Amino acid sequence: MLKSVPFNQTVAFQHLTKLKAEVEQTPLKELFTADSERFEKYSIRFEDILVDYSKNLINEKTKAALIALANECELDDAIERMFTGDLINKTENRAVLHVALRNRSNTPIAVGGEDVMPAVNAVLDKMKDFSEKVISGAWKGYSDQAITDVVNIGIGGSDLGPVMVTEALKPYKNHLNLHFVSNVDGTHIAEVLKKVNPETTLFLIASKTFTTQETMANAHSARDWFVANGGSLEAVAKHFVAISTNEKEVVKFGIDSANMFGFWDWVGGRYSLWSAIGLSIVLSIGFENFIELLEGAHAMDKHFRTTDFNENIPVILALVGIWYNNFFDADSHALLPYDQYMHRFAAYFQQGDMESNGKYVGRDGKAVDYQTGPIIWGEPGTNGQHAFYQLIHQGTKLIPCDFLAPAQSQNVIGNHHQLLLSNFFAQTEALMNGKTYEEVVAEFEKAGKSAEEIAELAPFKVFQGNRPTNSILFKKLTPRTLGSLVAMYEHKIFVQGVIWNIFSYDQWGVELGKQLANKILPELASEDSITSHDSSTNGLINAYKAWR
Ligand SMILES: O=P(O)(O)OC[C@H]1O[C@@](O)(CO)[C@@H](O)[C@@H]1O
Repeated sequence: MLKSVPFNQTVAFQHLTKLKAEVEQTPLKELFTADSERFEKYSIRFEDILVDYSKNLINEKTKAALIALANECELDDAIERMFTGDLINKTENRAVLHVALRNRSNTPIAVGGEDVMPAVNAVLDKMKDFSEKVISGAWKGYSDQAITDVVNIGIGGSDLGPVMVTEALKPYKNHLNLHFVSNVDGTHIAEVLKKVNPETTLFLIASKTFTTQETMANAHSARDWFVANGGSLEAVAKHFVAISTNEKEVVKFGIDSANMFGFWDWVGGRYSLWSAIGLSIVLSIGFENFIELLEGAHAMDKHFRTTDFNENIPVILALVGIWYNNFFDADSHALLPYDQYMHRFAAYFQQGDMESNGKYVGRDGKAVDYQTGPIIWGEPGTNGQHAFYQLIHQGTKLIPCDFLAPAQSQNVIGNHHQLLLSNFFAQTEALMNGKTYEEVVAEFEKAGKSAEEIAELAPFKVFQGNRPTNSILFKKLTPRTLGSLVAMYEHKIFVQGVIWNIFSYDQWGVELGKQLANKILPELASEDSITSHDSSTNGLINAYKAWR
């Protein structure tokens, strides 16, 4: 286990605790009136991305103390250990090298003394060759027709990344129809199979382990459907490819290893969209655009690895997040993209963040006595405004929010984009400034309300304000920009895990449910009344049996 001082026993932590009182005495809007340069001082430009963190409850002293916390937690050393292939995923004895998948500089990165880049590039070449055949129509199905539909069967990191990226980059897609099946609920695959023709459909079985219950159930059902509807086991080779680290299980399923796109155990599932798991992305937007996605991530990797923490975007976002999570008792963090194409962005980082930092045991093997990973949630703007912004503005909970938006729309219709962005700008301003009682009264008086009405209604219309946000404005949602944004959040998650002194790259927490489901499954197959569990679980299972 790594040596380190527990997070909340660092000198910086004690200092920050003292600074909090000072920050609480100064309303956010006063920080702006006191310093006309605040926006310039608390924003960072990276290529075509502007990260404005000025609407946060921080000043120069708190920012310096947060950076001191990062230094006291030996963040610089941790960053280098990741980038150089150290086995930082200690509980699985693995490196964490999703950065190698997009290492467009092609500098050697060794795992176990062997440079991984030749293998990474070989898989990229195979993805390029295969995708060009499918997209061009050269790849034929069993009835000698070109592929029209691609069905990605995977779950978690083998689904969420491809879905998020193909949705976000829809303006770049080609003629192929992409479908995603993840849930083991038969509805998911049934609804997709209604839409596709076995003669012209390509199935991608995406699974790092190739043992995940949901994915294997869906893969077998897809193959059964294929054979029962005009295909054949011989024709599987033309209509099924596998994306996995587990060649043995791929071949056992009946997919030729020549139709397998491999990746490695040092790629975490939730960090795998840059790997062969991204094959559906390549088929959707083409190889060149996929490379642009990798280039954008690589550019952010270089920024993260080489930039002083004062101007380091992932480090700043991580530290500001820790400020609210650990000093202001904020339990969640909202990702609010003002771009409909990014409608799965928050969902993607629910796995990315919560499966990484949703941990209560520290690297020393002992339960921590402080908060770790936040609850990640969010919906696109402006829809969220009509759903949960009431709580964000006037609730009793502090909800730190990231607002993201493109300056350029990819669908210019009327003044829609200006309407969208006017809300994007207004929401963070409103959350910061609020509305005082005096302002409410003045509005009521202007509207001719009586003193009684004002006394009765005014309290409900006061906004406390002082609610922190980050604004991330980018020129256009291009593959490169999306790659940078995703890598930015990946590294934010890494930084927070280092400071909380937890292992961010395993996911033991997903195992118990699976184990118990495997125990219950045979009980559902029988007609017997079940008594092997607690009365609730027994009662539920037996009620199901009575109704099915
Ligand atoms: O890619 P696979 O091996 O099928 O795993 C799918 C998902 O299942 C997990 O919950 C791990 O069991 C996620 O970490 C992972 O992305």
